[in-house]
Amino acid sequence: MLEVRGISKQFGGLRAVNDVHLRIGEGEIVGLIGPNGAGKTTLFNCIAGAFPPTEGQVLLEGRSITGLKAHQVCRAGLARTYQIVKPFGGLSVLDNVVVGAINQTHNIAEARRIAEEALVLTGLADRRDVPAASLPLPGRKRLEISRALATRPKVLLLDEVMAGLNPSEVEKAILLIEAIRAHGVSILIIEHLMRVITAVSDRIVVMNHGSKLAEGLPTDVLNDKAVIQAYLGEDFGAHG
Ligand SMILES: Nc1ncnc2c1ncn2[C@@H]1O[C@H](COP(=O)(O)OP(=O)(O)OP(=O)(O)O)[C@@H](O)[C@H]1O
Repeated sequence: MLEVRGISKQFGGLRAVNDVHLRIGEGEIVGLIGPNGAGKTTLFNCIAGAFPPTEGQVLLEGRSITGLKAHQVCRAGLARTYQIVKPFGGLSVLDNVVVGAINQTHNIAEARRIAEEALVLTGLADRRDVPAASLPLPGRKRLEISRALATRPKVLLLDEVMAGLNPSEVEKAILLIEAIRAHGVSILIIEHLMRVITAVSDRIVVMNHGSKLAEGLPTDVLNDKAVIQAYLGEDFGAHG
């Protein structure tokens, strides 16, 4: 579904991402973890068209989307959320999501129907008429996911959608991610909460200093000595 081939990104003298390869199959959830500054968000930005990679290719369903602008990548079927959630505060929840749907259709009635469907999936349907600015943080995170879903993605990139949520909100967000996958969407998720990564991921990719440090099944990756040393810490096995 999504294939990243040898992506690198250079910022001046800093190689933020270095020759990363990864694949995500249909309906698969891949967790992307690593220390702060490892290059995870930069990799997302290269995939989603925020800026072009310095080297490498991104393929969506076998077609190159490398170097396309963000709205073109979105139209091709890849959507993302941002770490910092920025809804149009004055618009209603529904209208914020309609803005996402307009990327796929210029028929307003159709966009509204797609937006309403997304809000049902994310559990925000009963808040559709309130101003987006009035939503508390968990609601704003759901709104961000709704906007991405309204673009009808085949692949969804989630960037720390659980940050700032309390434990019961996190459990609900895990169920939401599973529900999105059940709709056939492939997901690449950056998340620091290991509870979340182990719950949702079919596979985990670990980045460190811009490069891929490890990849595999959650149980294998979380017991990998190099991963424990670089990211999880020696206490993880005992307490994680
Ligand atoms: N636009 C940019 N210009 C210059 N340097 C950048 C830019 N974006 C990121 N960097 C640098 O690239 C490196 C990787 O950053 P990145 O945000 O991708 O890491 P990350 O793994 O997502 O970290 P975190 O978990 O803290 O979000 C960092 O050293 C960062 O300072």
